[in-house]
Amino acid sequence: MDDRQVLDEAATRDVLTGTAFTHDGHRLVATYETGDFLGAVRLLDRVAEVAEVMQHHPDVRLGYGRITFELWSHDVGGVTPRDLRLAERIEELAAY
Ligand SMILES: C[C@H](O)[C@H](O)[C@H]1CNC2=NC(N)=NC(=O)C2=N1
Repeated sequence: MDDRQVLDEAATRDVLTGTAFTHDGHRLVATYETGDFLGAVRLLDRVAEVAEVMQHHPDVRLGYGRITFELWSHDVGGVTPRDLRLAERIEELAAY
């Protein structure tokens, strides 16, 4: 799949079904409840390691007991297969 291809909501539905992520028309967005602040920080720390390896980085909103990830490809200006792959990895990390 072309990594610069913009994926609309229909194109991401199958992969995102059963995950915390939704496609809001512009970005893939997911919020995870972590119970406390440190849990959110630790999830972000694990995601940051993966993002560095992938060279693809989420926008993040961190709060007490919750963290929101927004995924989109800045270079293309939309959701691409790179965002879908990062969403799958974040889902795996959030399960621990
Ligand atoms: C050179 C490097 O691959 C780019 O600057 C990457 C870094 N991380 C990135 N992350 C995201 N989300 N979008 C990008 O376009 C992007 N570009």
